[in-house]
Amino acid sequence: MNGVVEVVAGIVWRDGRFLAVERPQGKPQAGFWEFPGGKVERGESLEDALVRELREELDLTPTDMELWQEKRHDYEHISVRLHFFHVHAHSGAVVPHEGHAWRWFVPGETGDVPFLAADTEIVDELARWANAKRS
Ligand SMILES: Nc1nc2c([nH]c(=O)n2[C@H]2C[C@H](O)[C@@H](COP(=O)(O)OP(=O)(O)OP(=O)(O)O)O2)c(=O)[nH]1
Repeated sequence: MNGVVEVVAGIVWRDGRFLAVERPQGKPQAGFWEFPGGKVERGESLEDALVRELREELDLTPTDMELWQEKRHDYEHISVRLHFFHVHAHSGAVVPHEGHAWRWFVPGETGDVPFLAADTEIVDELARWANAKRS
């Protein structure tokens, strides 16, 4: 394995819901859900990578984004350093260019949807955070 791959992931918010996409057939871990994003290219800033990936995948352009947390995760086939951003505002409506299934989720209401291993903690954290805000 060649080192750790830098990955950006956007938690895109709209009306109190966040966006998640299903990894399409043909990609490693197809069928698992994740936050839209992908690998950072050489020489690219994290923000530029996020904007590029969200445009490529979904036709969305983040206009207000904030780096939230970073974590490393070792899968069997790859080690990643994930940079999670909150995307508070964006332009465009979702157009899944790469054939992704996608959904807006109420935090805490993701049911049995299988998220990538590195993302389950994040999804749980969003649920706790939304709960605390409600109470
Ligand atoms: N996009 C994204 N990737 C994630 C998340 N959580 C997580 O563990 N990953 C992992 C899955 C992959 O191993 C890696 C991202 O690679 P990718 O295959 O989606 O990236 P990409 O679209 O740039 O890849 P490529 O097909 O061009 O190689 O990070 C997440 O929330 N979003």
